[in-house]
Amino acid sequence: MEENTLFSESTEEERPYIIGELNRMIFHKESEHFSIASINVTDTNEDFSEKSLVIKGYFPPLEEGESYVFHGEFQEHKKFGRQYQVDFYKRVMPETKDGLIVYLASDLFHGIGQKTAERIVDELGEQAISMILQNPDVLDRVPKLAKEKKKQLHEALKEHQGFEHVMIHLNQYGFGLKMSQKIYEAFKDQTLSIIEEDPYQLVFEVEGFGFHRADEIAKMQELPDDHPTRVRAACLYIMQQSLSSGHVYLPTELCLSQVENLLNNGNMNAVTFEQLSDQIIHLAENRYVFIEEDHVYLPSLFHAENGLCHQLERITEESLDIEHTQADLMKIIGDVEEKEAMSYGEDQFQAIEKALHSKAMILTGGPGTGKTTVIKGIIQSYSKLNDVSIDPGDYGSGDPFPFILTAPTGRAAKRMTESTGLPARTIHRLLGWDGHNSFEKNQDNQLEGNVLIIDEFSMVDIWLANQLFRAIPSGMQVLIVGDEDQLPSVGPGQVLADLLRSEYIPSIQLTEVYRQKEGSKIIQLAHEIKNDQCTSKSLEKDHDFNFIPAGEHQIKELVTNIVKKAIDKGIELREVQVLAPMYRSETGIHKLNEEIQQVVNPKSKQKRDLTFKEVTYRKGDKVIQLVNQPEDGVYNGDIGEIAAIFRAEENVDQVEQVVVEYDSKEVVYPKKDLNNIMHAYCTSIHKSQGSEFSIVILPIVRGYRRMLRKNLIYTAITRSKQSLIICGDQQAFLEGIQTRDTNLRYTGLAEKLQENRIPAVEEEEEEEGLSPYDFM
Ligand SMILES: Nc1ncnc2c1ncn2[C@@H]1O[C@H](COP(=O)(O)OP(=O)(O)OP(=O)(O)O)[C@@H](O)[C@H]1O
Repeated sequence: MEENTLFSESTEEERPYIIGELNRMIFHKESEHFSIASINVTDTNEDFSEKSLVIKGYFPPLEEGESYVFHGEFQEHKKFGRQYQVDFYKRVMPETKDGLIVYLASDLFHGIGQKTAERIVDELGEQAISMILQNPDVLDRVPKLAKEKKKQLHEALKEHQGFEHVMIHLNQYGFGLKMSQKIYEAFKDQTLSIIEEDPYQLVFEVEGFGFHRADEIAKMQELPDDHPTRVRAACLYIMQQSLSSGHVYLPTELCLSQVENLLNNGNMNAVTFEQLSDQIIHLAENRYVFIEEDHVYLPSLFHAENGLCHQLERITEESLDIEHTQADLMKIIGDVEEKEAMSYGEDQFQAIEKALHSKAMILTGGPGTGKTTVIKGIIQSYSKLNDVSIDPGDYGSGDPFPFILTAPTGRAAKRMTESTGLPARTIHRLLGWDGHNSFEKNQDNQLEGNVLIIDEFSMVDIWLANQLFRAIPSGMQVLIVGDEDQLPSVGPGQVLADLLRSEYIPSIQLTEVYRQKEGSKIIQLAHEIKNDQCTSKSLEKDHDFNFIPAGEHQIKELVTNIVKKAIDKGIELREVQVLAPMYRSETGIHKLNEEIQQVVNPKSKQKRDLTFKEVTYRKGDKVIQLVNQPEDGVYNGDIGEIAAIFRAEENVDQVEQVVVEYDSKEVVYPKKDLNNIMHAYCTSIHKSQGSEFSIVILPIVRGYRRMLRKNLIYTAITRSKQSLIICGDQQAFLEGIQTRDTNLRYTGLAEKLQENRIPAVEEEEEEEGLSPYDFM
């Protein structure tokens, strides 16, 4: 929430101020309304005697010749000296009638001369400007003022004064400049009347404005608890909240009862059930939600779910031209086996055969069951059957490579490239995501190629699945690969599980474990967990596995020692990964990161560091990217290392910076963007999805109990390639793997596909669904 800065404790007069006129604008960023300007100081009560000053903050470009009063605080900039960080400003208005007449007769207001200005001030007095801004009809009282001139004057005043006038009021509600800008952008000159009459509209129109904040303002205005927009805003809020639990819709009854609880908090009869139903219908009529049978959807999810059904139908409807005989196929697979010096297992053979004969197929299986082996087999067999080259070098720029390999994360795409020797990209990059809500590849500009292979599909949410499938041309063959026992996607939906359950497209499940034959205890343990066969005997030490019993108080030290030992043995820091299920606790991710950093990358005179929000980042630190940042080519979950830290005076942008080196690129983070990364000595199990590490260290303690689930632990242990060290409480581990994920997700995909209830999708609706990350 925006901080309150003004009027709370001191009056405007008592506050330190700087009054000045624009000297020159140094910088203005339109999208953020952020400005830096040099001003000539005409008056101040601050201890400042120089004539000019650089000011910065969230204000629009200042106008020449106008005088402004600024409140804020001085900051010392190493190179540029003292600067003023503005947190409130307003134009200095003429205080006398004469001054006001000069102002209104100035060039700022076309068509208003000296005489007219005098008449306005005579009639309306010293408060003329705020009176006109609040209600332009007051100008009717001014004699001999043409209708057109009234309109022009009001427009010009709004333009010059509008934001400042509104901002002063918004500040009284505790909004800082930045939030005020956002609110003003949304409502312009209607802002104040909306805030006063119906603050709940802000929940609908201003990004980041929550229901509870609107409720606080409404209380100040003494709006009734059953105000219709309040009910609607609460409903939207509940729907948006449901996204964090992965739901695609909420059953109407559940939605209504949650809204009722929210609205009637402490006042049991504030809103009746009838009022609730009326408002939800109103929301549906205005397309803020969609109601389908007894399910309530947010628009983007409604369109994504229906869109995906529609795309699947379109893709599977097209028949495949198969020109080869069964004998051709047998021979070709046999040739591939010979080349690879191996023989496919029965289910693997069947998977290759079925994939080659299907428009779309799902391949599932736990670790080491040969999913990658089958993918390679499919690519090679397809290439031989259709006489197409697997060498990307054989294809020119206008000649698309027939195989498109993709995965939801950068690490998973990289692994795909390593295991197949073919180029693979993240789904976002494949679709040309612009970082906001548009994809270069879509139904009008589809992907080019013959076969699309998507790995780690369990991580794909309903939004992304819809975007991806829109871009698949009807003639393309699609292979979906994933492990259904992994955690579901972070975003809403459970697309892989729903597709499997619906049986809408064929699937093959690989069950035989091949890597186990090479003696991997990790893989054996994964399958025992998967098949509910894991006992305390399964946790006995082996060459690649160890369960070290430890009490909760010993965990930090134990985990840190193991990491240190691994690094001392020469294992790269990025190949040693501690995974934990929760952030905040004595043994949570934050505390573990702090502890490990102190040992692995301690404070040193030779290493620069920088503290941001109580976390110290140091050169050499392992960090993880927390959001998608396509403009810099880094995505949520990418892991890198701090390569350099720059002081403000050392770079042209004049801000402190952290440079992080990712696999093949460097990304520069100005200090204010450090929210986008965090330390990654220990990361969450959710964030590790799609990645693998040589050594995984997994603390399991009683304190994690409410998080411990079979699919979470399974996901964690299947991240390790060479060694898995679990430390903590065996009993908590065994109980965890017996606990099912009870977080049921409300999704309609499986039923719609199963019952062949594929809704017709209008073009316009598809467009509306285009904002996949609206609520993320
Ligand atoms: N039919 C087979 N005969 C012999 N070895 C096999 C066979 N299938 C797979 N393997 C071997 O088993 C190991 C695991 O196979 P693969 O990497 O394809 O499995 P995966 O399901 O992709 O595993 P993960 O999900 O862990 O990456 C590999 O070393 C592979 O060479």
